Amino acid sequence: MTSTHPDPTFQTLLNNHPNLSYEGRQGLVMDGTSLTDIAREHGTPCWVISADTLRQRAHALQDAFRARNLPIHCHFAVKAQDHQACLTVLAHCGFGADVVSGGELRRALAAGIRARDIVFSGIGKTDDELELAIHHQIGQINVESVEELHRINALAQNMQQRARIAFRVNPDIDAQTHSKITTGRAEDKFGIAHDAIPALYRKAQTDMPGVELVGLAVHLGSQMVTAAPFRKGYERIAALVRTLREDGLHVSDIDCGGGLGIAYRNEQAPPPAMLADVIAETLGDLDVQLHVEPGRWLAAPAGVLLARVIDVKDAARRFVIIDAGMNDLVRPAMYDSWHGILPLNEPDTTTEECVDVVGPICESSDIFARQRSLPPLKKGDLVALLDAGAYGTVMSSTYNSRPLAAQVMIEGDRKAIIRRRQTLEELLVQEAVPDWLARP
Ligand SMILES: Cc1ncc(COP(=O)(O)O)c(C=O)c1O
Ligand SMILES: N[C@@H](CCCC[NH3+])C(=O)O
Repeated sequence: MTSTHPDPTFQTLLNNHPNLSYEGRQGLVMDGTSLTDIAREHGTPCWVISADTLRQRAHALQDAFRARNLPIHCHFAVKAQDHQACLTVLAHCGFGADVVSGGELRRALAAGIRARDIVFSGIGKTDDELELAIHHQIGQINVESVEELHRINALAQNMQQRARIAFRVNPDIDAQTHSKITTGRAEDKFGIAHDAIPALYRKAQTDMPGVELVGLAVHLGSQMVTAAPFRKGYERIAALVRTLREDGLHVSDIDCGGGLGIAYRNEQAPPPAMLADVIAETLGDLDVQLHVEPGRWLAAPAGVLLARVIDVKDAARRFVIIDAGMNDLVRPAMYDSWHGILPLNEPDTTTEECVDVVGPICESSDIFARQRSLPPLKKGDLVALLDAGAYGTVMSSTYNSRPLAAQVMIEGDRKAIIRRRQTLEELLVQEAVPDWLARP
């Protein structure tokens, strides 16, 4: 995200990432594994994700709520990182899933997450996707509009089922994050306007036999690093719950969404304890089952993207051209987001130079860092782009006919290739060229 935060020093970057350290000749090590060894074995670009970091963060999040005696169901936002290996790790930590498509729903089930621990969010759910969710009797479908409510009611009745649903509330609150990842303002496409909820709630609970309405859901945006919008959003939900109950309506579940941010740069990102405090203070006395849907906070710091310097080009600026591109990690091009970059060989930090780190894609926006002070890099050097475990692989594409990069999972002294590097042949084999095209 474009940010006014100054660049962290090399040491601050390392302090913010306790899973990374330089270990002599092994170079940069992530949770005990040399990243240089991985780059040598599997080539670059290459994603690495640490099961240990994922687990630690999953437990830290759960502990924050436990410490406040606040029972809560945690559903991992699969959109942040959808690899089956990561879903398996989180399922074994007791996480359910928050999904936004039929594909994510099937992934979550395939990873062994119980249907009742799955929440289905998503602004445009097709009939097929809704039928899949109803068929599996998932925990909750978060309804985005009155139109969708009618569709779910009709589909469930046809299937002689009752779908468990909650209304996603649009509270008209600015999450104070990047505009492209803000979801809770009135002009955003998500949710049902908060003032329309009471009448619709009564109708659904009294007149719609295809649905079992359990409560409300809210999600304000992503990469939120201040408490205030969370507090405002949850206060609005608490007020709605009181209104609904005064009206004799039944509310048993509140889904607080995701959004907790991390320190990519020098942001003062609050720990999960902040979120737990705000939820406890605003919703804690409502006697409801609480849910959260974190994605980025769990997965981003668990992953890096490894790349090799192709060339250093001296022009109006010094361009360090690496072999990862915006087709791999699109966040900097899409949101001007800032990712830390560390050389895999421990550098001498007394000399730094100001460079642009760019990818090989034919787009001027294919830039990972603008005018960044980095230790001198030369052709062949290896680097790690940090905090790439969320919204990294899931957003990659094959733009410029670049096959998808490999992905390696590490844990203790074990490492496993969890996604082979795609080959060009695999891309081509999916394409059909009708015979009748081959003519002058
Ligand atoms: C409905 C919903 N839940 C959860 C999330 C996960 O958000 P984050 O990765 O910021 O925790 C998102 C993404 O913004 C979302 O749209
Ligand atoms: N893709 C975004 C997050 C989107 C969250 C989904 N609502 C990012 O990389 O920051």
